[in-house]
Amino acid sequence: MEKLKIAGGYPLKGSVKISGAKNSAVALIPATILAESPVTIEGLPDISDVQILGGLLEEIGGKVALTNDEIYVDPSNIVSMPLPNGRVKKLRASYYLMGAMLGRFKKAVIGLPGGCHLGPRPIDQHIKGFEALGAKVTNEQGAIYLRADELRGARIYLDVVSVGATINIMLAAVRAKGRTIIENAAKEPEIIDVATLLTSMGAKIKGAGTDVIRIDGVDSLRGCRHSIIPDRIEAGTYMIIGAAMGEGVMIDNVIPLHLESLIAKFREMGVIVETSNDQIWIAGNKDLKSVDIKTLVYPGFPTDLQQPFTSLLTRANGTGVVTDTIYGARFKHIDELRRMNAQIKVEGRSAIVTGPVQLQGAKVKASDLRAGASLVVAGLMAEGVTEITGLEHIDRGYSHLEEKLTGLGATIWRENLTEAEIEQVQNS
Ligand SMILES: CC(=O)N[C@H]1[C@@H](OP(=O)(O)OP(=O)(O)OC[C@H]2O[C@@H](n3ccc(=O)[nH]c3=O)[C@H](O)[C@@H]2O)O[C@H](CO)[C@@H](O)[C@@H]1O
Ligand SMILES: C=C(OP(=O)(O)O)C(=O)O
Repeated sequence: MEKLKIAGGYPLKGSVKISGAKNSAVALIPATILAESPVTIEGLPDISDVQILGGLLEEIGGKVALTNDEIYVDPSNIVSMPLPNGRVKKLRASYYLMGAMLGRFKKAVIGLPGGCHLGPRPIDQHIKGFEALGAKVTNEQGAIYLRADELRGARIYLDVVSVGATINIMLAAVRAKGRTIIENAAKEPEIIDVATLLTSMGAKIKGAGTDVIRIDGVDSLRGCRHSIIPDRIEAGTYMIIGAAMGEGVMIDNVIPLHLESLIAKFREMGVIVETSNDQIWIAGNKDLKSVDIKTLVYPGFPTDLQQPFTSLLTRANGTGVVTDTIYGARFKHIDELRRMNAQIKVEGRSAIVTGPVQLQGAKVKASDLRAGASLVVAGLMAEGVTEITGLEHIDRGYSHLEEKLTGLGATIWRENLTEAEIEQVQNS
C-alpha cells in the first residue's frame, strides 16, 4: 500500500499531455467483444480500470495484448462465461459487459458493478432497455442474469438521462433485429466515441451525441482500429490545477468544446483561458472571484469535476455554492478538505465554500476517484506536506499522475506505507 506526498505551495508551469478518456476506454474495451475479428484501440490511458477490463476479456477467452496506451483484442474465441464475482466488482464500467455479451451471445451473467461510492447508483434504466430488447433479466445474489432467444429493436425512453444506460443499450441493440430508438439519451462525448468505434465495426448508428439515437441492427460486426478521444475530466483537473497554482500551463491533446462549461466558470472567476484547436492555455490569478456551480448532464458542468473544482474555490474571494444534481451525496472529500483548513459546510445537495483560505498540508484519505483529485489539487495549493492515502481510487482514472505533475514543476512522490500506517488506514 502506498501514499502520495505533495510538498505544496509552489507555482507550476509548462505543458501537460492529456491521455485517452477513461469513460470512453471502459466502454470501448467491452465493445470489442461484439466483433468477430481483432480490434485495436489506440491512445488509451494507463489506468487500473483499463488493466482490469483487459484481464476480464482474457478471462472469458479473448486474446489480449495491452501496452501503455494501446490494446489489441482478438475476440474470436470469447465465450459468454459467467462473471458473477471477482474483478467485475472493482470498477463501475464492468456493467458494459452485460450489453456487449448480450449483443453477441444473447446471454450473460455479470456481478453488480463497483466503482466510486457516490450514493445510490442504480442500473434500472440499463435493465429496462435490455428487457425492451427482449431479454429476460433477473438479479440473483448480486449478479445480473440476462438471456434472450433473440433481440428485437425497440423504442426505449430513458426515465433518467444516463451515460451508462445509453451506451449499454447501444451495445446490445447493434446486434438486435430491426430498429432501436433510444429517447432521452445522454449526450456525453464518450457516447459519440463508442458509436464511432461501433460504426467502424459495421454498426448502423445515427444521432449519437443528441438525445435521440437510432440503431439499425446488423448480423455481424468486424474488427477495426480506433483512436480514442482525450479525457475531458483529466484535462479539466489539470485546468483546475493551472487555475490554482499555474503561472501559465498548456493543456495539450484536449477538445476545448468538451470543456465549455468549465471555461465559462473560469472566465467568471478571472482565470485567463485561451483555446486553440487541441490545446488550452491557463494562467491563474491571485485574485480569483468565487462562483456557484451546479452539476448537470453534458454539456452542463460535469459532476466528475465538481470535487476538484471545490478545492479551487477555497482560494477564491467570497462564497461559492457547489450543487451536485447528479450525485447528491458526492461530498466525501469535504471532511478531508476541512482537515486542510478549508471552510466548507454541506447543506443537502450543496457544499458552501468560503474563501480565500490558505490550505495547510495534512494526512488525508481519498474515498473515491475525484475525491482523490480534489485532494491532489488541495495538496498542490497547501502550505507544507500533504499525504494522501486511498491511491487505488486515483489510479483508476489518472494516467501517470506524478510524472505529469512533476513535469509542471510540482514536488510529488509515492512512498510505501509502514505497517502501522496500513493498520490506521484500514481502520479509518
Ligand atoms: C464509467 C462511466 O462512464 N462513469 C461515468 C458515468 O457513470 P454512470 O453511467 O454510472 O452514470 P449515469 O449517467 O448512469 O448516472 C446519472 C444519474 O442517473 C442515475 N441513474 C443511472 C442509471 C440508472 O439506471 N438509473 C439511475 O437512476 C444515477 O444514479 C445518477 O444520478 O456518468 C456519470 C455522470 O456523468 C459520471 O459521474 C461517471 O464518471
Ligand atoms: C465516478 C467516476 O467513475 P466510475 O463511474 O467509473 O465510478 C468518475 O470517473 O468520476
